[in-house]
Amino acid sequence: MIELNHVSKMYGNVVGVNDLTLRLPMGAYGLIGPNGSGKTTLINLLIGHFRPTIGSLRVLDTSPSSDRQLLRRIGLCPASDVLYPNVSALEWVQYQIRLHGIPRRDCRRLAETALEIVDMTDAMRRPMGTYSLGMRQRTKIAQAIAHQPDLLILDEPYNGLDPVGRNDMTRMLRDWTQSGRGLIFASHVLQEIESVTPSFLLIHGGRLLASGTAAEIESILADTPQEVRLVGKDVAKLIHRLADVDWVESLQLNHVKHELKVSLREPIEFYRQISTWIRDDNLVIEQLRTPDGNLEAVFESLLRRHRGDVT
Ligand SMILES: Nc1ncnc2c1ncn2[C@@H]1O[C@H](COP(=O)(O)OP(=O)(O)OP(=O)(O)O)[C@@H](O)[C@H]1O
Repeated sequence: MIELNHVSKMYGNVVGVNDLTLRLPMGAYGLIGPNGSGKTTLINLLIGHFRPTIGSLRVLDTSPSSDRQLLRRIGLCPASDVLYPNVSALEWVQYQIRLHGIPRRDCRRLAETALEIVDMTDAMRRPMGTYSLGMRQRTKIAQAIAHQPDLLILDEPYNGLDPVGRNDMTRMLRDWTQSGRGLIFASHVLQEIESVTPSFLLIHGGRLLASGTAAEIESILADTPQEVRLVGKDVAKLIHRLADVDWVESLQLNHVKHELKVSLREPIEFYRQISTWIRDDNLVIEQLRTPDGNLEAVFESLLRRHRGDVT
């Protein structure tokens, strides 16, 4: 679906994206990163709005900057709000489809179908000035899918939505991905991505920090330092085992809570050994708490590693 080879985009002296190399098969991907990390720049490169300063890319097997036909195969939903208060959703979506060069006679039918998919049929003839933010977001999605693209690219689709609007958006994006077409959506919020797809690209400072599923990233992290907590009446009996190995950085025992905190240099070694020790020494350990396994924790850890807080 997308192939980037050492792509960089500079704005004068400012780096927008920095040496990105990626190969993404058809599927759904969340693009996550803090403000200014390069998400919008990457999207603009994918749709051919920008040319890379260095490097090359292909989207849907063609070059975005030289093949203008590509835009017909991409549906783009930008982060900015739609501000045409006197125009109805039906008129606006039809107009957008026309811009893709679709014959006028087909536009109305395509617009109505798209607005129905986003649940806007009842309101589609009203001026957009009367819409809630959620309705305007859904209208934006309708204009992005109306010409039936192969790849949908959304910049911050959840922005400003209330919980009901968020639920609807998740449902719509899941339906889209289940149809087998491509999806890339940028977000600051990990839960939004996790609710739609397990695959994500994490960018920071214009660089690709990590890509894959949360599980794959976690397995990378299994080799980076972390702290685990063991709880149970026999935790103190593990100390002599842990004090003897060089992959443990520090141990902290809380007698009252029967809790042992272990800082690990190589967590993978710990996970290999711990169950054997517990079994061989016949210990009672009730809990083993690892760092929170969700994407938020992965993101935090990767950022710390990227900043050099963790070596
Ligand atoms: N037109 C521009 N001129 C100069 N610098 C720019 C321009 N557009 C983006 N940048 C810079 O490029 C970097 C990446 O910006 P970009 O907008 O791609 O990030 P982003 O991840 O989309 O951020 P946000 O989440 O805030 O939208 C930032 O340092 C930004 O200041």
